[in-house]
Amino acid sequence: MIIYKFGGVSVKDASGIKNICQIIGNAKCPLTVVISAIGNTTNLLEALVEAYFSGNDKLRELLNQVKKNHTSLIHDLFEEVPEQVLTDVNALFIELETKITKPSSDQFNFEYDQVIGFGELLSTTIVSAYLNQIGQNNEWVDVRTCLDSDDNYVDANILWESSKEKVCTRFTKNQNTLYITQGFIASDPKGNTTSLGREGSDYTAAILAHLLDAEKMIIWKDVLGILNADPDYFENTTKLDTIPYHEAIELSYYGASVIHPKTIKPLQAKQIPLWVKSFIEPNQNGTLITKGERPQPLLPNYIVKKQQVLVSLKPLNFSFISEKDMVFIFSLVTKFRIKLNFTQNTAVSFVFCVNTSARNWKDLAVELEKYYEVEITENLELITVRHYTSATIKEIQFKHHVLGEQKNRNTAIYLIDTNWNFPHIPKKEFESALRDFSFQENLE
Ligand SMILES: Nc1ncnc2c1ncn2[C@@H]1O[C@H](COP(=O)(O)OP(=O)(O)O)[C@@H](O)[C@H]1O
Ligand SMILES: N[C@@H](CC(=O)OP(=O)(O)O)C(=O)O
Repeated sequence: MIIYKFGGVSVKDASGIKNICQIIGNAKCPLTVVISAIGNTTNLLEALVEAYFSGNDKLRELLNQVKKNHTSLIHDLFEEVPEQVLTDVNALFIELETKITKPSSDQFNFEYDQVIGFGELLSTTIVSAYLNQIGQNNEWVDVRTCLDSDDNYVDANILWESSKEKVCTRFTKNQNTLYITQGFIASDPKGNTTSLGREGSDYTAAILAHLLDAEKMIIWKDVLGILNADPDYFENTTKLDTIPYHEAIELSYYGASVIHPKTIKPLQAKQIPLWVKSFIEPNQNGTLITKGERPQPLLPNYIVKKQQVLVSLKPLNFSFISEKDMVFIFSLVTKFRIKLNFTQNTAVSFVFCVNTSARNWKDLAVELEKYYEVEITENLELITVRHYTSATIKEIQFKHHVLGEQKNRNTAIYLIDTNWNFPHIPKKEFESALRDFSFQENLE
């Protein structure tokens, strides 16, 4: 079995869907294809859940937008729209509408998961119908019938044991079978839909690859492979040809958004090779993630996390930051289900950084204010450099206002204040400072 995963960008319009269907058509079966929601559907559904939960009057408008996007896509895609695809897509629209017409419970995360997966259900229904129309027979699988998770809504945990048998029974390794299924969602023991965390379709593909002992997995992206920095923010990036599993785990953990952080471990456990390839240039080699010691080529890798907020805490009673404080702060962070991207402490203060988009960080800050003097700084960024050199560090320090720094042998993390207008450094001065440092010195 081979596993393919296509994300929202690859299926954002009719020509995107035609392109991925061509890639699928050139593949060897048995093949399981995991697909995400079309374009920005998940963001739209997130706004819809917020409106549903808070009783906001935008609800109807958002629902109509979801319907309109998918209906126009169908009309762009099919020359003659098959009755069946309209029936199936309408059934999903009705199910979604019925859900949001009923009063919501007071459990936001539960409500979120009952709505958010409609994006993947819609996209896979459309792609499966199109493949059938062009003569690529396939089986559409509702992944919730075989992928079990606990009920930790919004960030559910896979129940590996119970999923194993169901997945192997559903996705049989019949020579010619092509399966089309959804990423990102699963089902809890009560049969409610759960989701695996934003951008979790890469992870779904890896779970299926693990459970089915896949020969290989390919994630198709809009980039040539994994680069040494996000091309959206850096010029002159270089593609990495091979990356060892442990290195890919580090890169995604620090925020290289090209791959979901949970993706690698299930593959590493069974030594399943993972390729990251371009759906725009499918014949190019891409990046291979496999066993090994070092990435090839070995270069400084930059990872930027934008939109960070720094929360600084000082005990109100003039005491030091003690172990007890740490336990207390981390228990609140866990209770509010917040992920910390950076932490640091001194004798009298503890600071942490979270994504500005984290839903509960303001509530957490209000709670902390009962015990600490709390200072908030917004508009920050975190820049992580794996395999840094003195020159890369010097460059960051020259170009940015650094509020905090953490370094170990291979990784340096910088907390950058983007509120600060850095004075322009003359190019000559900058280049001569860089010349003092060797690019290679830390790479051994
Ligand atoms: N190190 C990196 N190498 C390549 N792409 C990266 C890297 N870091 C971030 N990206 C970004 O990841 C994007 C692809 O991921 P994403 O948009 O999440 O894909 P999908 O929606 O298909 O899962 C690229 O367009 C690129 O901007
Ligand atoms: N559609 C979900 C899951 C996902 O993985 O999407 P993508 O593959 O487009 O990042 C999300 O946007 O979070």
